[in-house]
Amino acid sequence: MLIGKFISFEGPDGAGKTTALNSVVADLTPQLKNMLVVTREPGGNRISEAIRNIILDRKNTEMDDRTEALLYAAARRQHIVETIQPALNSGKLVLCDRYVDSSVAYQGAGRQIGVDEVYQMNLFATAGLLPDLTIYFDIPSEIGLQRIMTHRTDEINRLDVEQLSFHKRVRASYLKIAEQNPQRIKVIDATQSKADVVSNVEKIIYQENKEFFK
Ligand SMILES: Nc1ncnc2c1ncn2[C@@H]1O[C@H](COP(=O)(O)OP(=O)(O)O)[C@@H](O)[C@H]1O
Ligand SMILES: Cc1cn([C@H]2C[C@H](O)[C@@H](COP(=O)(O)OP(=O)(O)O)O2)c(=O)[nH]c1=O
Repeated sequence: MLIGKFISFEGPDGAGKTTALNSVVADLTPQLKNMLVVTREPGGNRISEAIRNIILDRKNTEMDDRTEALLYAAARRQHIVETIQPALNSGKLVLCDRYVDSSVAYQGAGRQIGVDEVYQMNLFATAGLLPDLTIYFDIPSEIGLQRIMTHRTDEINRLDVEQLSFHKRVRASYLKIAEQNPQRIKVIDATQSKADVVSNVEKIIYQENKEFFK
């Protein structure tokens, strides 16, 4: 039985998810201690990290779009089995940087495979496990890409170098998913200052998970 809570962080590249997640974790850890589990996709375990390296390697230019979608889903399956499900089974609060909505937005809409097909394929991979809460960081594509290009020190990956039109499709798809799932998905204006974004995220997490903050 799943007794923990599962929260995913979603958004286009450069929205500031990872930056905010790090601050939120630093703020919540003193209170939640080992009740908090923080993880990311694609990755989180040996097999999924190996798949991540294949997907994001800029040398893999010949990768077919459906291959890419299947690899993300395969990495997700292993991540659920090794990390997410055990944590939920032991009552933890799981914060996950990206999940199924990323595949629907990036592969379904960005790569134009089709959002329904990618969602259905992910239902198979996840056996229907969806987050209890999703925090979506919304940002215009131009601003997100500008942040990546000007600030980022790590190597720019295969998806970051996609064209602006790709990133616009990704954002439009996220907005549609959010509109269709208002109960699960809370939208944050990611153009705000880092401090305001973090405070918004913490407010939502607190409001929706009061049982962890008694
Ligand atoms: N609210 C913000 N305002 C301005 N710059 C930001 C903000 N949040 C993050 N950044 C910067 O934007 C870049 C991308 O942030 P990152 O957290 O890696 O985004 P993501 O994980 O969503 O792709 C980083 O250089 C980061 O310092
Ligand atoms: C999980 C997932 C990620 N992605 C993409 C989004 C990112 O461009 C990339 C992950 O790279 P990463 O460096 O983790 O980016 P970010 O910090 O923005 O999360 O993989 C997909 O296309 N589909 C997916 O299902």
